[in-house]
Amino acid sequence: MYKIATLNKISSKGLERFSDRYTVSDNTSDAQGILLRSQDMHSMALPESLLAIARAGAGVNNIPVDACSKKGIVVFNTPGANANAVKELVLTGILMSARNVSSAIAWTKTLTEDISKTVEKNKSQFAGHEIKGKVLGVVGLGAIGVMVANAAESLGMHVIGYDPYMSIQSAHELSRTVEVSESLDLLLPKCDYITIHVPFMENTKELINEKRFSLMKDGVCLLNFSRDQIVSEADILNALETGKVRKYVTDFPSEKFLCNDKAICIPHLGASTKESEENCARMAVDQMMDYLENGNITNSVNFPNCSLGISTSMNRIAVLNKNVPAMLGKITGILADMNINISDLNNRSKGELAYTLIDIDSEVDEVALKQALNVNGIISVRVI
Ligand SMILES: NC(=O)c1ccc[n+]([C@@H]2O[C@H](COP(=O)([O-])OP(=O)(O)OC[C@H]3O[C@@H](n4cnc5c(N)ncnc54)[C@H](O)[C@@H]3O)[C@@H](O)[C@H]2O)c1
Ligand SMILES: O=C(O)[C@H](O)COP(=O)(O)O
Repeated sequence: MYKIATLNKISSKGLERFSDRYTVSDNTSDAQGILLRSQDMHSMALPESLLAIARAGAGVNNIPVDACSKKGIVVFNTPGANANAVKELVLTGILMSARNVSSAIAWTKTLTEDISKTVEKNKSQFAGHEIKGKVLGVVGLGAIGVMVANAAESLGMHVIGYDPYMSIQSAHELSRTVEVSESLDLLLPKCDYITIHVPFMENTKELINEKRFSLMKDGVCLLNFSRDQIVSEADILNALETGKVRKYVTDFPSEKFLCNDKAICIPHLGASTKESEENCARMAVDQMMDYLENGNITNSVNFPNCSLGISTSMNRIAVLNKNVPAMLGKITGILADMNINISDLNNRSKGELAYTLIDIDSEVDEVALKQALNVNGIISVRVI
């Protein structure tokens, strides 16, 4: 029996995929798996029993990934599963900003009498512009950035993208007519709208700062559906004050933006559609089950993808280890010393970490195996 703990509400379309070998609750003690969305896990004690964490979504900055790697906890996310939902809200944000929709609605709601006459007399204060022909800069051409770029182009915008680490898949999916910029600083001065779609990491912290604002056109509109810390709060507030930035559309409101007329604040709704929540939950649950039952890893952010398919051998050994020379030789040598015959093996690495799946056609003493494999470089050993 596997124990799964959920830290956020996860769509039933995902949870119903767990077989009767699983119990699901919000109790993390003794859990082998944790499923979550944006709940912050940084100050949470990780139970010794924990084998995997699945983030039903894209960003993993709410999870202590480095600590998990050290403890041999595999962290999954669900790449692309909520990208369409975010794309649609980004387009909404662009259009809301172009047509002054939120301030116009707020004004309309204050009207008490003679409404149609007052509307016709005063509507010109909210006249906007069309986005057709305007230039949109897309920073980060991953799952969301590519969808936003292609969709904005189809609405008549000229799109310039920037992503120094663009994947082959993104390059393949990106419309041929999207201009790709060599650097962020070359993109910024050309844009009427700039939308950010990079993960929050040490090197994207305050990526958009005073220096970057100084490169932008006066009256630019900035959209942030990625993470608040990617845009310096002090610098965006100053840019709104001076008029450098005409509108800031953010999915991550803070107190300072709520009282700012030039900020369009959305309560982190980018991924909050039925379809996206179901997609993310299904993917997260499937990845979690495949790891717990078969040891296979798909879409982990800390360990490599590695699979031996559905486990049909007598036993499967799963070894999480450091990616250092001679590890595979050490592992197979120890198995040979224990007179264990290997029927299949897969070994993959990612950065400083590696993973080895080994099918064996004999019984194995799990305690003795773990003792024998308790050598430098091995993080954890599991017999499935
Ligand atoms: N508002 C929401 O509800 C919502 C929903 C999904 C994702 N997000 C956020 O959006 C982020 C992106 O999501 P995604 O699904 O597109 O992820 P993704 O991994 O598919 O794409 C991220 C892209 O950013 C690029 N990148 C990394 N550093 C960069 C840099 N310094 N400059 C330019 N490009 C850089 C990467 O190469 C990658 O192509 C997530 O990490 C998350 O923080 C928010
Ligand atoms: O990174 C993500 O996937 C988004 O920020 C969505 O977060 P949520 O699942 O809490 O809506």
